[in-house]
Amino acid sequence: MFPQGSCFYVALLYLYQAQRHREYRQKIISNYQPLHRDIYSMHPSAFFVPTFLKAINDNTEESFRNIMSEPSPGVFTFEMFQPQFCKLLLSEVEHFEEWVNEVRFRIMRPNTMNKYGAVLDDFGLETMLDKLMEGFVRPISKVFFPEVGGSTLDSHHGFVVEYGKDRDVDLGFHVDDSEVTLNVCLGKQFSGGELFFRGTRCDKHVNTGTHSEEIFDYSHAPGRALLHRGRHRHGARATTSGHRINLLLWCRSSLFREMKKYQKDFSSWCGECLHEKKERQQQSVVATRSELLRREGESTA
Ligand SMILES: O=C(O)CCC(=O)C(=O)O
Ligand SMILES: [Fe+2]
Repeated sequence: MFPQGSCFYVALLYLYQAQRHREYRQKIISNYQPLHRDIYSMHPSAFFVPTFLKAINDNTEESFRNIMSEPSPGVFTFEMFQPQFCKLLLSEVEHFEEWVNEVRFRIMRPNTMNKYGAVLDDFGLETMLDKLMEGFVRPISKVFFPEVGGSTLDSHHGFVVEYGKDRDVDLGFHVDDSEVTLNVCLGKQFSGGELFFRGTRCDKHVNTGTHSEEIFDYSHAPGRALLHRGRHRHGARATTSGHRINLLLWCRSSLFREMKKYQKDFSSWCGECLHEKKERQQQSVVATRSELLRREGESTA
């Protein structure tokens, strides 16, 4: 037991893990030969569809709303990537996986929920994905998710998930380790694989029930993006045929994470905090009304 020094040991473990991860990345980067070097740096006009680029250049709520739909509160969908970019990225991921199998390299999967998929940051795409977050996700998140640090997103975890035969089948109900998540379908052809959303929750309320208005299911289409809060509970149904491969960018804000430590009320984004707040307000209205009636009764008695 080391309660006094426990912080020290946690910090040490963290440093050790970070060092091991750096070595792991270095090993990949110095041995893996990319297939499509063009996608390793940001080329907006080659990556994005013109409507998306225009909205980003205009950079107003109206320009974003013009290209987006919000089929359920806090879930935004829009056309984002050009088919050619999806094709190149898919082929780069396949090429990376072939290399991994060839040299029998043990890769780290995106997270504990996936047996397949690859972390894009680990094989050279980190800088490009940082630009994607800073120049394209942050401006939108600043407008639609300011209450969860949307304007101060400063780090990311970028990966692909793969479902279908010989891949993952589905994904359990979870929240992401992110403030804002970008999820873009790269392809290929598939059926099933719908995402199901069940309301946004803070840590305290993450396992509470769902209100009927929070139920939302979504079917992915290649090239199309979804943007939602990381704390918006969701999962993916089984992909029943074909292959579904999606790019995920978990965007984080260190400032938001620090500030969150000192807050208790998250009713600006947690569906359950909001529900509780409204109930408290209702109870206080009822209590005030009955107190007024009681006083009125006393004065007329
Ligand atoms: O399967 C999907 O499209 C969603 C993946 C996901 O939610 C995640 O990796 O966090
Ligand atoms: Fe997720």
